[in-house]
Amino acid sequence: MLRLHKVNRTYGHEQVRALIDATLSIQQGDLVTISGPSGSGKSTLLNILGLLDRPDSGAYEILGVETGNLSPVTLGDIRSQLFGFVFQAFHLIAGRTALENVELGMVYSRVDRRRRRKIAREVLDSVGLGARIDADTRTLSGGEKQRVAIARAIAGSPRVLFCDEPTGNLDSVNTQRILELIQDLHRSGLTVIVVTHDPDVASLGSRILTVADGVVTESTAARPAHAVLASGGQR
Ligand SMILES: Nc1ncnc2c1ncn2[C@@H]1O[C@H](COP(=O)(O)OP(=O)(O)OP(=O)(O)O)[C@@H](O)[C@H]1O
Repeated sequence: MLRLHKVNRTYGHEQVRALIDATLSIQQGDLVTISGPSGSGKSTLLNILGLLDRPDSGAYEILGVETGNLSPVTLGDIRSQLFGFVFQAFHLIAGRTALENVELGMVYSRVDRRRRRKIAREVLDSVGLGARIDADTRTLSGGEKQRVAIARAIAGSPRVLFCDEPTGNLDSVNTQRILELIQDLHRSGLTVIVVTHDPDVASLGSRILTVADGVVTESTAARPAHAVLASGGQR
């Protein structure tokens, strides 16, 4: 579904080689975790895979289409139609309700206003926030805020959900709940890519990638039994 071939990304006049010859393929239905030390290149890899950034060299194919020569407008269309994003800092609009935040995430889709509202209600319900849809997001807990962010990310029915440190601002109880939600989405067929510095989160991947000094490697280590069970026994 997503294929990188010898992708490089360097920042600031060759000073920092954030990604070096990254080559990997991600299949539909994978739950990929990307971990590694701070500054190793995890977010750079996620940003390139999510079309938020472009490589300096190398090839990136999405569903068999090479993206290197596509215009920014086309890349934006692909990103909004195929991808959803969740970030550590939630990035919700303060002073707006949970429902409005999810609806606003669909404003650039071709869905009309009434249907946007219906979908927003449904996805908020599906992440367990049905009773809080009219709450100002400033009044929500960290875990609830991240649920709104996940609802917003899945409202457009993406094929791939990208999560950059989705539990980085959460306590252990909320971390567990958000991880269960992400695993549920994966079980329902969504391809999920999670950047994390947390080894427990990394171990949940059906594919476990590690980045060190810009070099991406895949671990073949078997997942612990509890992680396999938690994800419904999928490999
Ligand atoms: N816009 C930028 N300009 C210059 N250097 C950058 C830029 N973005 C990232 N870098 C550098 O590229 C390297 C990889 O950064 P990246 O954010 O991908 O790492 P990371 O593994 O996600 O780190 P962290 O876990 O701390 O978020 C780091 O050395 C970082 O300082």
